Amino acid sequence: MVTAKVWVLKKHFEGFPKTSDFELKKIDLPNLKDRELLLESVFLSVDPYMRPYSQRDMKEGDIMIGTQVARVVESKNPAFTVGAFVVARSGWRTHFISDGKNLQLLSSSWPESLPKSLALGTVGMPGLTAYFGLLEVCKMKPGETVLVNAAAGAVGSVVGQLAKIGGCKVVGCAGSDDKVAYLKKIGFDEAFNYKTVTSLDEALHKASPDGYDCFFDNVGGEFASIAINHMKKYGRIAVCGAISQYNDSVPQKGSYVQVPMIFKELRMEGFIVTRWNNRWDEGLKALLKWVVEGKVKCHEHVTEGFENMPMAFIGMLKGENLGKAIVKV
Ligand SMILES: NC(=O)C1=CN([C@@H]2O[C@H](COP(=O)(O)OP(=O)(O)OC[C@H]3O[C@@H](n4cnc5c(N)ncnc54)[C@H](OP(=O)(O)O)[C@@H]3O)[C@@H](O)[C@H]2O)C=CC1
Ligand SMILES: CCCCCC(=O)/C=C/[C@H]1[C@H](O)CC(=O)[C@@H]1CCCCCCC(=O)O
Repeated sequence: MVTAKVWVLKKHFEGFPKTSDFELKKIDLPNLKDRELLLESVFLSVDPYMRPYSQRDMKEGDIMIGTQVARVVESKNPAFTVGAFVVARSGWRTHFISDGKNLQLLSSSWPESLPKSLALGTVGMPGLTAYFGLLEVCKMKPGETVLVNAAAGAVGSVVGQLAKIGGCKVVGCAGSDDKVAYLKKIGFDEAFNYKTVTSLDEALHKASPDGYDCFFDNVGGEFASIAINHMKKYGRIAVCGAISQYNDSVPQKGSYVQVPMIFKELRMEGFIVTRWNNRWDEGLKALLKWVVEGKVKCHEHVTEGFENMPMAFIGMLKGENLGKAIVKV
C-alpha cells in the first residue's frame, strides 16, 4: 500500500499566510481499479492564485489546490505507461490515483536535457499567460514599448522576453537589485527596483519618456494607479494579476482610473489564461521552441522537499523567488 503525504488548508489565511495555516497529513491510497494509475509528484508549483482562490473556493480541511509534474509509477490504463511524465492538477500531494482524465502527457518533443519542471513555468500555465496576454490582450506590435511589473517572476520574465522577440522595447520592474540585474541580463531594455526608487513616477518617466503602449499588470494597487498616467494615447493594459492586493484583509483605497482612461482613450482588459484553452497546444509549442533555441531563458527558484511547500508558497508571496517558484519533492 502507498501512503501519500498531503498538505491541508488548516485555517483560512488572514492577511499574509503563515505556516501554522497548513497541516501535513498522511493518506493511505487504495489499490488501483481498472483504468486507474498511480502517480508520484516530482515537482510541484506554488503560485500566487493559491492565495485568492483558496479564499474563494476552499474549505478548511481541504487539500491545497495546485499543479504538479508527476511520474506514472503503476498503471492499469493503457494510455499511460509506467515512467511517463504528466502535468496534473491534483493539489499538494506526494502521490495520487487518477483515471487519466485531465492529465496532460508531457510533449513527445520535450528534450531529455530540459528540466521537466519547466512544464509548470515557462512552458506551462505561466508562460501561456504571458503569450496570450501579450498577443491577444495587449496586441503588442513591433516598435511599441511594453511595461511589465513582477518582471523577474514566472509570468513577467516571459512577458519581457516575448515582447523583445516581438520587436518591442521592454521596461520591467522588480523588488530587488539582483532581480533588476537579471532582467538586464535576459534582454530588458530598462529595469528598476520599485522598492528603492525615490519616485515611481520619475522611474517610469525616465525608463520611457514617451510613455507606454502596453502595460502587462501583474501587481495592481499603487503601482498600477501610477503607471496608468504614463500610458500613451490608445494604450492597452492587460490586467493579469493583482498580487499587491491578495493578502489585504481590508481592501486598498486607490486612485480612480476613469480620467486617464478617457483622456488617453485606453483599453483595459482583465483576463484568465484558460480563455485560450483551445489554443494551449499552439502556445506550448511556440514556448518550447523558443526555450530550446535559447531565445527565451528560464530561471527557477527551487525549494527542496515536500515538507517545505508552505514555506515555498509564503516565500514566493514575499518575493523571494527569481523566476518560477518550484518545489522538488
Ligand atoms: N490572469 C491569469 O490567468 C494569470 C494571472 N497570474 C498572475 O500573474 C502574477 C504573477 O504571477 P507569477 O508570475 O506566477 O508569480 P511570480 O513568479 O511573479 O511571483 C510573485 C512575485 O510577485 C511580486 N510581489 C509580491 N508581492 C508584491 C507586492 N505587494 N507588490 C509588488 N509585487 C509583489 C514578487 O516579486 P518582486 O520581488 O518583484 O516584488 C514575487 O516574486 C500574479 O498576480 C498572478 O496572480 C498568473 C498566472 C495566470
Ligand atoms: C483576483 C485573483 C486573480 C488571480 C489571477 C491568477 O493568478 C489566475 C490564475 C489561474 C490561471 O489563469 C489558470 C489557472 O490555472 C489559475 C487558476 C487555477 C485555479 C484552479 C483551482 C482548482 C484546482 O486546482 O483544483
